[in-house]
Amino acid sequence: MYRIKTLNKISPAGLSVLDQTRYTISTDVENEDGILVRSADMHDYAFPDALRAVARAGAGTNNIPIDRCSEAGIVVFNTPGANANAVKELAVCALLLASRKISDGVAWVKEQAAGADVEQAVEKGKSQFVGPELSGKMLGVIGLGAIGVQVANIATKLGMTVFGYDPFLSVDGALSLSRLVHRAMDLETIYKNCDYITLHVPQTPETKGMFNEDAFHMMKGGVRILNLARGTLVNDDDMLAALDSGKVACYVTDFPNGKILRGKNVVAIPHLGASTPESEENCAVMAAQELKDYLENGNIQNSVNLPTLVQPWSGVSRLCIIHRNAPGAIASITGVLSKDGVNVANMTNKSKKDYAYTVVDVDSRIGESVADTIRALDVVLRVRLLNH
Ligand SMILES: NC(=O)c1ccc[n+]([C@@H]2O[C@H](COP(=O)([O-])OP(=O)(O)OC[C@H]3O[C@@H](n4cnc5c(N)ncnc54)[C@H](O)[C@@H]3O)[C@@H](O)[C@H]2O)c1
Ligand SMILES: O=C(O)[C@H](O)COP(=O)(O)O
Repeated sequence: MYRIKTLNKISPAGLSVLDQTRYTISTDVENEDGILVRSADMHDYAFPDALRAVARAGAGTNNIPIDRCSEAGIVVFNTPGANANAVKELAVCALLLASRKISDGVAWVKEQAAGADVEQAVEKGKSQFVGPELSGKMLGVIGLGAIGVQVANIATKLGMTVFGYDPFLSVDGALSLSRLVHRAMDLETIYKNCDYITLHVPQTPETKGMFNEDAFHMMKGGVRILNLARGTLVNDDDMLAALDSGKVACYVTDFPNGKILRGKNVVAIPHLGASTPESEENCAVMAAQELKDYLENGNIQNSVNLPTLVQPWSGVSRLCIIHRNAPGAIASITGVLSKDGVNVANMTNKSKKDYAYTVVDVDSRIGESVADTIRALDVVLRVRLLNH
């Protein structure tokens, strides 16, 4: 039986991917083999010995201690693109919220409900909620991944002139991007020209606090900013000053905190980007499939810390070895096998930055003693032995 711990509510459609005869799934299972998580903060999480994989049902993995997982030989998965449509739709809503004073207007109408003549009050008071149209304005999209591409493309259909910036644009991203979207080669082009700017980058050491005083200084007066990516991308003190001075006309954020809520013209959404039944299901199913394929077959797809490696079974036993990406690592592993007289039927090795993964199918059924000898190698972080 595999033990799976859920640290957030995971869509039942995802959980049903894991056969109940082989998987125990609960919030309090101990010494778990795998974890299914959404945004729960895992930075102080003590890894049990059995833990082999963490699957994030969603895109952002900044809630997971990736380096610590890598060193412990724990594979971290996410579900790229599975919630992109939901975020794109919220981004369209956020563009309108940033422009048309809808949330202030709605709150004001509710206040009129106690009054005698609501119709009259509405017609008299509506002029305070005038806001510009999107058509004909310039939108800057920072980060052209699964979400940014969709936001950029749909904004062209709203009549906006769209500039996209992504120095690491993937081939898939480029192929999905509308030809109407202009490619900005630097952030300055976005900052200087755009009336609306929307963030769709992950939280990394490079992007943390990227919207700061220097960035606001370069932006157009009255710019409207959308942040459906992560709160930490914005320096809150600098944003509050920019809102106060009118440099930023409106800040729509899916990541409110006590400080930013005090700012004027802040529209705060309670992290609803991926909160649709469709994307919750997509993410959960994809995360559960990734976890299952890794636990049962050792295959890795959509991992943020280890390479993609899918190998069809061709032997009797399979060794799944997570190791450092270091010279001589493969030779030392195959050296153990040849010394023990084990014949390799198929073998694949892939690497990602400092880490590598080797899957070895062997013709004969081998025991844990061979795995233990490989475990003892300096370069090796984790070894699993699977039998077909
Ligand atoms: N509000 C929500 O509920 C919600 C939902 C999904 C994702 N997100 C956030 O949105 C982020 C993006 O999601 P995605 O699915 O599009 O991810 P993605 O990995 O498909 O795209 C991210 C893109 O950002 C680019 N990028 C990285 N660093 C950059 C930089 N310094 N400047 C410009 N571009 C840079 C990458 O090249 C990539 O194309 C996630 O990491 C997550 O933080 C939020
Ligand atoms: O990165 C993500 O996928 C989003 O922020 C969604 O987070 P959630 O799964 O907690 O809604």
